[in-house]
Amino acid sequence: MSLPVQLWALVTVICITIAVSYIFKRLFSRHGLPPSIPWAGCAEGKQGAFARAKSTLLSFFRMKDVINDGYQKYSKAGKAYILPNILTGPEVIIPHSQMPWLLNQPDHIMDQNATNVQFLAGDRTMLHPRILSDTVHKRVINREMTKWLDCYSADIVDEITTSLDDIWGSHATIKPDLLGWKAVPLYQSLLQVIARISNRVLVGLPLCRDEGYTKSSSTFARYVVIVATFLHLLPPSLRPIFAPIIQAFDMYHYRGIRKAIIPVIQSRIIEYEFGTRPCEYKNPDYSRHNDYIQWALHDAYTHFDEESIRGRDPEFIAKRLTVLTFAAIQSSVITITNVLFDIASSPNCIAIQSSLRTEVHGVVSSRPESEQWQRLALQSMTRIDSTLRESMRLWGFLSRGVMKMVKKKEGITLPSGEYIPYGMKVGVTSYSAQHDEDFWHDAMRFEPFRHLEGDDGKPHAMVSTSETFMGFSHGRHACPGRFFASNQLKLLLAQIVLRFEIQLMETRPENKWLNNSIGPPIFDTLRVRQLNLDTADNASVGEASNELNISRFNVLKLDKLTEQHMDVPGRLRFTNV
Ligand code: HEM
Repeated sequence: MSLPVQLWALVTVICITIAVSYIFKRLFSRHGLPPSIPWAGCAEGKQGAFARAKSTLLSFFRMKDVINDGYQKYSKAGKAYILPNILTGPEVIIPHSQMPWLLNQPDHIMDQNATNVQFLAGDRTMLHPRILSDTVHKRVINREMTKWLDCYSADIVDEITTSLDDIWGSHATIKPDLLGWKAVPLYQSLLQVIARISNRVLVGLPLCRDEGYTKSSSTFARYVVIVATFLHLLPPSLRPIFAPIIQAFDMYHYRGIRKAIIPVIQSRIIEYEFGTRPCEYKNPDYSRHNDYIQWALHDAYTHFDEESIRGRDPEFIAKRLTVLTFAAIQSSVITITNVLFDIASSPNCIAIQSSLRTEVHGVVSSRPESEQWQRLALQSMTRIDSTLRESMRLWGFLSRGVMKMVKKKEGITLPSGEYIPYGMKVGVTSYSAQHDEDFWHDAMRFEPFRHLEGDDGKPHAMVSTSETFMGFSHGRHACPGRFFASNQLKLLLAQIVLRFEIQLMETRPENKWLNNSIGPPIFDTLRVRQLNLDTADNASVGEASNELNISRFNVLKLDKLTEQHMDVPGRLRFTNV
């Protein structure tokens, strides 16, 4: 009887010893980085072990302050600095001028994918250690998903309109007030909308409207980063023991996805291998199936390398699909939540909506119905595009822009001469570049249409990354899903402004930092009101709704509006539009 107790005591002591030595290393080690590179977040002249430990602790909840400190003290002076990170270890942040050097490094010397795998604890959270590093996702996204954008834009629009109607509109359970306004829980409701739209493309009807399936895929997507955070807090040697407990909830949702999707994959494989049209996947008839399973099988049966052959296993296809759904849903819901809060809390809230509505109406009304929501039409919606890009500039969900892990065994030398050992990370932060007054006039302000005319006088589209806009990262490893994301988000924002009015908010709810991730407000509501599309054409609905809003402001909000918002009393000045 006493033996198990002693055994438990021994196990506890071993675990505590491992944990303490892990914390000690996390807080006090220099990780082989040269003392000539200063640590951000340390007081002037203090670079000792305790000062570094303090800034490492700060990095968990106050990463923004640590980044600002490093950027102002060192980057602006053209020097590298070390950004502590309590979860994934310190990163060397090089000055902006060294970016071309960073972007030019080949993957076998400095690997961006390895940073992403580490950040997401991808060997565990991504269902199989190879899923993030295999190149299949990129291939499928580039060759199929992006190429066929126009083929499924009508499906996306259908899913947007039905899901908005179900979740915000006439079928929603949320009751409007006497003036028709509803307070919608923004992030939560958009998570459902985006899960439906993304799944409409990835798995099609009827699964994309199956509540159990969309709940599992959106919940899995939502918790990956949280699970990864907890895993990082564990010493690596204890992860095999505790990781299954931490991951249990996410794995439960993966099993929900798997149960629904495996039979579909199996029947498609049978159709391919024994069907009457065996060549279907080699010369795909995209009118029959145009979804992720089709693309994945096409890729698996037309390539013969190890990772493609792995892709013929239904279990593996289900895992890759789940991971792709994570990449598509979570990033898109964050982006659309941020942009709607930005519009709502801008002093030009009503004017911005009117301007967007007029643009969308102008673009679609000048085209035949079959082309109204196609890629070319979306390219003309430059104000919609610029609004999304501007919100991403302010609230990109990762503070890092390009971050690469040193893969060369002998380490590397920075252009400024410092030696960086194997396994360390070197890069730039997007947060600093995107909020720098030297790059962006009035950088902290939401100016939705600023990208219509960039520094070079040309419009800068949401998908075009640069050294000062890294919302999708930049360079060879910039997000391959950005063309799909931009398409989906532009369609969604366009439909929202056509169908709903957004009520002005006095203050924007705050985004929250957790380590180097920046989350949108997830518990706040947005007040929206359905527009009556039948009463007038869309442009005049836009104008009428402004008048309507102004008169309602007179009743409800006039005391909150200040002189700067008015041309004449009670009439909003439509500036910056
Ligand atoms: C607004 C929406 C999106 C944003 C803001 C976004 C952002 C990003 C960023 C910043 C990265 C680089 C991560 C890093 O290496 O540090 C990335 C990578 C990636 N994204 Fe997206 N993404 C979005 C939508 C999507 C969608 C819809 C898909 C798929 C359909 C997708 C698939 C991927 C994949 C596969 C990678 C890894 C690329 C690689 O390892 O080279 N993303 N995304």
